Amino acid sequence: MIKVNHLSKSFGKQQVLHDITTTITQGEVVAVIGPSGSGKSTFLRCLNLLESPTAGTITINGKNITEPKTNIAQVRQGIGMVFQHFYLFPHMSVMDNICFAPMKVKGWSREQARRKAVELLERVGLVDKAEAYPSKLSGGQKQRVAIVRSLAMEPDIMLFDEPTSALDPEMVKEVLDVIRSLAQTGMTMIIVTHEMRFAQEAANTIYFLENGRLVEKANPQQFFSGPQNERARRFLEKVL
Ligand SMILES: Nc1ncnc2c1ncn2[C@@H]1O[C@H](COP(=O)(O)OP(=O)(O)OP(=O)(O)O)[C@@H](O)[C@H]1O
Repeated sequence: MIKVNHLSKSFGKQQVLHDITTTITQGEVVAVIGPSGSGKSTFLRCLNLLESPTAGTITINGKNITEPKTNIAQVRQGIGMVFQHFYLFPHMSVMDNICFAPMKVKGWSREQARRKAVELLERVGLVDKAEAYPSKLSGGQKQRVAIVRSLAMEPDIMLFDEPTSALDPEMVKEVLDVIRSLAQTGMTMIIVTHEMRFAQEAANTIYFLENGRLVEKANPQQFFSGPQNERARRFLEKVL
């Protein structure tokens, strides 16, 4: 469970997140949507301390990760993150990309890491690409490898920051299908996305951010059939 309590974040004089309080339960899938610059990525990045909150607390499974003495590396081990740009290591094969962190951080043997990698690559339909280098993969394939690389660390929580925004349209579906199937495994996931149909289908909860405020939180059915918030209503009129 993730408890966010009065979270605020400023960059210099610009306050980007304002007093966000919410709880995300185990297995919940949250889609974070809202206009450009509303603070969606910053909110996500605070959850694994890629950005440090200016005020407020974040508690994950009972542990306050915003305390000064927090071991940030340890916190991040339990939280996978997938970015818009895949950030695969270009000089390593798909297999080595996936095995690198489990071997280095978790101390797994090469054999153990490879077994896990093969199992995950099978899940995303890419086992035949295990020895390929990233430059030989399509954008959709790279993103699926990036997802597998995160999953190989066996995280409790997965964060996705616009995972399909850099993809050609025909590759969006293959990546969303992987995320959708992951949602069905009971993984806790927070996804910043511009894919409204996906948010509607895959999420349990929609968060709508406006100017750094969490102005609406609703289940997808309620939200997409008529948001309470006026700004959310106008936003949906434009994007749907
Ligand atoms: N590292 C940073 N330093 C300074 N300002 C930042 C930084 N990161 C984000 N911002 C600013 O914070 C605001 C919110 O940015 P953020 O990327 O969180 O919004 P977003 O809702 O994810 O936007 P988009 O949908 O366009 O990706 C923006 O005004 C942005 O310029």
